[in-house]
Amino acid sequence: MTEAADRGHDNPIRVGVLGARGRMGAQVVQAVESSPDTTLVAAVDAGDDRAGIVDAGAEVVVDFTHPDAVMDNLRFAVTHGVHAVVGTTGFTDERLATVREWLTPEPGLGVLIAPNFALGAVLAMRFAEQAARFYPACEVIELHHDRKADAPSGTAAHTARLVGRARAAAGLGPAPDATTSELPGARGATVEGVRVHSVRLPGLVAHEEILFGGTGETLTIRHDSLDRSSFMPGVLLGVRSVLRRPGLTVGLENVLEL
Ligand SMILES: NC(=O)c1ccc[n+]([C@@H]2O[C@H](COP(=O)([O-])OP(=O)(O)OC[C@H]3O[C@@H](n4cnc5c(N)ncnc54)[C@H](O)[C@@H]3O)[C@@H](O)[C@H]2O)c1
Ligand SMILES: O=C(O)C1=N[C@H](C(=O)O)CCC1
Repeated sequence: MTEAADRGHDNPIRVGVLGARGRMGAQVVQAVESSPDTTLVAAVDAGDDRAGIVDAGAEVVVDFTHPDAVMDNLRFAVTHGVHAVVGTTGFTDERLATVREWLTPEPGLGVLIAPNFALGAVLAMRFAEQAARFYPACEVIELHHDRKADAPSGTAAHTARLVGRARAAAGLGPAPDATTSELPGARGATVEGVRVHSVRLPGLVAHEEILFGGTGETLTIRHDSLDRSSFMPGVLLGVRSVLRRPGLTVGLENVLEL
C-alpha cells in the first residue's frame, strides 16, 4: 500500500501522535519513526499537554485514543491548523457533520477518519457493499480482544451502514426472520437494518465476518487482523495523503480509490 511520496528523508512530514502509549498509538509511534518520509515530533497521551503537538510544529496529528476523547482532540487539531488522521472509533453521522462544520472556515485543512486502516478490512467492506443487493439477508459478526472499549466495533458499524444503504438502494425490504421469542441481545444490535453481533475474547485482535444468505447458499466474507502491524501501512498512507485531501474524508477506501 504505497502512494507516490513527494516528501523524503530531507523534508519528512512532521507527525504528532495522540494516544501514544496505547496499543495502537505505540505502534504508530514506531511506524512514524521508522518511515523515511515521516518524523515524530510529539507523542501525547492522557494527562500530557497536547499543546506540545502545536509547539513542535506538527503538520499531521494521528489520533488513536477513545471515543469519549476524540472529538475534543479533533477540534483542537482543526482550530490549530493541524491535519488529522483518526483511527479512533465512535463516529456517528452527527459527529461527522460537526467535524465538517469545524472544517468549513479552514478550507486547506484535511481530516481523514477511518474505522479500519487494514487493507483487507477495507476490501471486505467494499466487497460486502457490492454483494448486498444480491442477497435477501445479511448479518455481521465482529470478534475483538477483551480490552476493547466499544461495541459494536467501528468497522462492523460502518460495514452494516454500507450494506444497509446498498440494500435500501436496491429496494430490498427487511431480511426474513421468524424469531418471535428471544433473550434480550440474542439477535444482536441493529445498524441500518443489519444485525451486528459482537464477540470479546482474550487472544483475538480484530476480526469480522459478513454473512449473506440466499436460496440454498451462503456467502461469507471474512477478514482477520492477526497483529496491529496490519494497520500501519494504512495509517502511513493516511498521513501522506491527508496533506493533499482538504475537507473531511471518511474511510480509507476513498484514499485507495476502491
Ligand atoms: N481505525 C483502525 O484501524 C483502528 C485499529 C485499532 C483500534 N482502533 C481504535 O482506536 C482506539 C484506540 O484503541 P487502542 O486499542 O489503541 O486503545 P488503548 O486503550 O490501548 O489506547 C488508547 C490510549 O489513548 C490514551 N488517551 C485517552 N484519552 C486521551 C486523550 N484525551 N488524549 C491523549 N491520549 C488519550 C489512553 O491513555 C491510552 O493510552 C479505539 O477507538 C479503537 O477502536 C482503530
Ligand atoms: O482493537 C480495536 O479496538 C479495533 N478497533 C477498530 C474498530 O472498532 O473497528 C478497528 C479494529 C481494531
